Amino acid sequence: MTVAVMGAGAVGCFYGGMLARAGHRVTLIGRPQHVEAIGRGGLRMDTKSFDERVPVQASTEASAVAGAQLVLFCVKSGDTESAGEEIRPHLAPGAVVLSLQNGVDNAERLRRVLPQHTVAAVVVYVATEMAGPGHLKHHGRGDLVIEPFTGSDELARTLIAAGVPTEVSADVRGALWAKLTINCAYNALSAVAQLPYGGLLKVDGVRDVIGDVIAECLAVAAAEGITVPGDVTAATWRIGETMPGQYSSTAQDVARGKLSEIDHLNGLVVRRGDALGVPTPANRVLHVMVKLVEAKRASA
Ligand SMILES: NC(=O)C1=CN([C@@H]2O[C@H](COP(=O)(O)OP(=O)(O)OC[C@H]3O[C@@H](n4cnc5c(N)ncnc54)[C@H](OP(=O)(O)O)[C@@H]3O)[C@@H](O)[C@H]2O)C=CC1
Ligand SMILES: CC(C)(CO)C(=O)C(=O)O
Repeated sequence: MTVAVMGAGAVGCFYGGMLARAGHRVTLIGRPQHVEAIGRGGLRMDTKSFDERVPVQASTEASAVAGAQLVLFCVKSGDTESAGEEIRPHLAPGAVVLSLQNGVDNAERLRRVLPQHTVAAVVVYVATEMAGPGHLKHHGRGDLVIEPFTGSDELARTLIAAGVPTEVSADVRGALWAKLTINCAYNALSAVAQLPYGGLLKVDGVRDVIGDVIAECLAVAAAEGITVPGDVTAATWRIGETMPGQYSSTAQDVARGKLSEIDHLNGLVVRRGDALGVPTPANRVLHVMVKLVEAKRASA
């Protein structure tokens, strides 16, 4: 299979690297520091089960999607429209684009930019980071849940054969809301306090705030007509117990002075709640707190 990855960061390098390792023709499209390092020594995949340098093509140009049958779309939520517009003129007519992103509306927004192509939402259960130029560090998991489309079962088999546990599910929207709820519970608190989850949960009152955030997210989802599968409250507490040392991606973005995805996490819940008449006071405060921290960083 010919594969392009738009956004060669923590997620794109992991899944692109797994496919390249399985013998597929993969091109990673990303920023110069990663592209240059990958060009010199391959992609370093420093994972839970192996540490290898994987030879893979890399480019800084969006035009490198040309000819790809599959595009893994892995930019942060705030870059969805701009990156989609960059690849649009170069996409092969039958190319399938998978949105491997957090948040609940990226695939929908990308479909508006790429109306001629199949765009499918994917729930991504992995913990990865770029530990340096061309150096992917994998902290755990890697499974995907893909929205059905023509050819999705065959693609799932290809991913499984490449070592990526993959399921096709008609309830990707529900699963995305479950993940969004967990992100709304932890990401902003971890970012504002610059604390990992274990540290957060030791502080009096934090569990009450998280409880309010979860209830608001589920109320907004219900008002949208979405049933969130499973016991999200139990899943949220499990994250704190199993990843006590983990800082949220929002905490990492803030620490690096990067714009976070908070407008697409708690911010999205607030906007949807306002539109549907569902009060979201806890999410509103957390959203604004992160915006304040970002504004302070930007003016420093
Ligand atoms: N990391 C994780 O463990 C997980 C992440 N996710 C989700 O996956 C998505 C991707 O996250 P992640 O991989 O961590 O993010 P990263 O920031 O590590 O990767 C995205 C990369 O794409 C680059 N990029 C953005 N726009 C362009 C462009 N037009 N051309 C070339 N490169 C571009 C970014 O560069 P720059 O920073 O310079 O803009 C960055 O290097 C997010 O929605 C995230 O929430 C989901 C599950 C787990
Ligand atoms: C699940 C969680 C909260 C794990 O860190 C995450 O997805 C994030 O940090 O964005």
